[in-house]
Amino acid sequence: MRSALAELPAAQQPEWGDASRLADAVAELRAMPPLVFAGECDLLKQRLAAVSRGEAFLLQGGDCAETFDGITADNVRAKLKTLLQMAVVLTYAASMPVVKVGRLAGQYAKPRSKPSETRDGETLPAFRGDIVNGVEFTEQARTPDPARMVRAYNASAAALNLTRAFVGGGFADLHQVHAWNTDFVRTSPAGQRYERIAGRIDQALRFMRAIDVDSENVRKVELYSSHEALLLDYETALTRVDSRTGAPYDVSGHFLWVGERTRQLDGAHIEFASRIRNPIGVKVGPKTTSDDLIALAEKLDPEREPGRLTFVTRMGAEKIRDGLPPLIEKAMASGLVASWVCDPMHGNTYEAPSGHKTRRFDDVMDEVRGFFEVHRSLGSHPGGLHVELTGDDVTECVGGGDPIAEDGLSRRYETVCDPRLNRTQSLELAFLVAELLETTH
Ligand SMILES: O=C[C@H](O)[C@H](O)COP(=O)(O)O
Ligand SMILES: C=C(OP(=O)(O)O)C(=O)O
Ligand SMILES: [Mn+2]
Repeated sequence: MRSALAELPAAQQPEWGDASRLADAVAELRAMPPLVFAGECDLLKQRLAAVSRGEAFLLQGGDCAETFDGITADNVRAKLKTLLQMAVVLTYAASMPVVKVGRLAGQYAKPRSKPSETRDGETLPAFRGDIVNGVEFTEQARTPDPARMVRAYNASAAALNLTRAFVGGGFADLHQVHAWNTDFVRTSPAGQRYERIAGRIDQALRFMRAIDVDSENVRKVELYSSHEALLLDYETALTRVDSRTGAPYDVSGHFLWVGERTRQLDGAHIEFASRIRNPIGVKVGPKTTSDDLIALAEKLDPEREPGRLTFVTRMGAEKIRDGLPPLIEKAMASGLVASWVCDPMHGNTYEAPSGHKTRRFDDVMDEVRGFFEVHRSLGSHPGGLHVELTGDDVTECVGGGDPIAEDGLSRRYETVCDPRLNRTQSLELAFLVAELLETTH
């Protein structure tokens, strides 16, 4: 499929240099087994169809950029734990199923604002994610290396294997996850504000226990993988024809999205996404016109298949209240069946005086509020949240109930790309959204 796309402009691709190393890596990837199965992608599509009908909520979250070194049991466990904790709070508050999707097991490729980076007079290629080059500022590390795609495949397999084991093997038990939330509320200053809502979840769980509601759903969860479909050599090498249906699926992840910088209607990324049968997303920034949106939907989902298409809006707190309504109105008038999800991260990035890329927790929350307000006023469904987060106590975003100041960012600034909400900030976001849902139901 890569060759079929070769005629089209493809933004944000590395210059690999060595053609034979590239051919070797692609051949190796082509021979690898799928990371996910097409039937799982179809099941996720069904779940997302419920989101588009207003009957479910999507929680999508994880790192901006995963790293090969980050695939440790502790790291993956902490991230999953945070996602599951958020999901319980949101399920209760929304009174609907929460579809859980990680930005994990494949989120290794990054689009950049600039192709190169200069430090102390030296200019090197920008870091494009572990799947392309290394973050270290040396010529060797920054030289794109196709063999990294095979490492990314293996790292994704390891992360997915661990994730499947965790969520299927008792770690996701609802009572256990709620106990973690109770702990957060009881023991952290930031959590205390949410005692009331945590108490109500507690009551609901006790009631379920008393009447002996126990099902697989209490002990296990479905958790799907997702990443940006950015690096076309990788994604096309992992696209396979499904033996059941004869249709192509990108088996590198369940859900793939096209980013803000690569969603050109006539570009290779949109063409690629239109050809695979996975559920797909498109990021929608403040410059998107309603005509762009309709054209994207026509190209990506001409059949209007429920669950196929998700728009992930990332307008910025200041723009969402004016920017989002015309898009939704036109989509509604055109009868689109897409889901609408809010990414409150990517429109709110700024540089702190220390030089760290950061985001204010209050801006993130304000964009989420704007998202709910707009949907409520138009009668459309605020379908979910897409966030960059980690389960660790990093200091990358400022603010929150256990506040991080701009001059405290360097204490534990570990991201290799964008600033993530830490564990406390992520849980707070879930509780604040829960409060919002309670008042707007
Ligand atoms: O998520 C990713 C970033 O927003 C994107 O890679 C751009 O980052 P940059 O402006 O640091 O290049
Ligand atoms: C690059 C990203 O987002 P966007 O395409 O919306 O800028 C991202 O999700 O990390
Ligand atoms: Mn990002």
